[in-house]
Amino acid sequence: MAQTDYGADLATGPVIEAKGLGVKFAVNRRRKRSLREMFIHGTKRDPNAEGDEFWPLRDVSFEVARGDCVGIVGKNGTGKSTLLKMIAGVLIPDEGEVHVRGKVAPLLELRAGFNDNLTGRENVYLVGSLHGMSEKQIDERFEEIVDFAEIKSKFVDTPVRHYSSGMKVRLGFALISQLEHPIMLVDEVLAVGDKAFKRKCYEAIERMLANHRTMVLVSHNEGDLRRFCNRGLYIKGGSLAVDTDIEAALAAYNEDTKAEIAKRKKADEAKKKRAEEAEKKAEEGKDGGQAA
Ligand SMILES: Nc1ncnc2c1ncn2[C@@H]1O[C@H](COP(=O)(O)OP(=O)(O)OP(=O)(O)O)[C@@H](O)[C@H]1O
Repeated sequence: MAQTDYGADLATGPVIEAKGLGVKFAVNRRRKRSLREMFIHGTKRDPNAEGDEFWPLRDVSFEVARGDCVGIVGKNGTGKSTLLKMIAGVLIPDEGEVHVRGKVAPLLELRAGFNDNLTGRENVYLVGSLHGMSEKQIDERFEEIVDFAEIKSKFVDTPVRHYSSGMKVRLGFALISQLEHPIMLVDEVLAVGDKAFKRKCYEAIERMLANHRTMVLVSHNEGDLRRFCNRGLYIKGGSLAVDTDIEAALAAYNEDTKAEIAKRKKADEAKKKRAEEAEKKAEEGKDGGQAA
């Protein structure tokens, strides 16, 4: 398939450039939303709610060259998805800046933008056009999208509220994977569907990765990371701890995980020992009382 270039800077220079990137969240309050976020989630805010602020990510700087496939690794809740959302432009950073040269295909929340009351067909046209596909392009690819998603023909014109969650996600993946945007952001979506569908997703990603497209992948699956990525960013405690090749990033992450497990085990043992000693003392006290 001919690859269209949607504006990637084919000259030298990084396609993604993050400088001192940071974002803060309010624990109990909705944050400022970008237009796309508003489209996806609505505009409601709770003006009365207040809460403490925290920075899941701060002072994150890195560059991604064209053709790189970068894996982001780190513990749960360290800000990996948040980073991807800032690159995708669905989350506005509170500090620093991110420059993205070229259009982004966001394989993030695959059901984003879907309207439950519209049919599968209508949603494909709606979400496709949101991502910049023309009606003609969608017409040409419609059958392929539906076939890839394994949506039976009787469901194509049924409102997606009657779809299973798997069907919606498959349709989302099938649609976004049709985008020819030069940058792909992928968040855990490779866990989508059964084994056969997963294999199709892998093949689709491999096809997308051909032709020097750039990918940033968030995953906890080391096999996927090793399969696709040449570079690795390890996010630790809200900042970028390691920016290197994927093997070294995974090694640093695994080493920290091992050290943390050992520390927790030691703390648990110490706690257990203290409890046993306290129990023993209490028993001795009881015995002493009885003897007196
Ligand atoms: N809209 C939001 N408002 C408030 N806090 C948020 C919001 N989105 C994410 N967070 C918090 O920010 C932190 C980072 O979340 P994020 O989803 O980016 O982590 P992650 O590294 O992708 O986690 P996981 O590996 O579990 O997917 C978490 O503490 C999360 O609870």
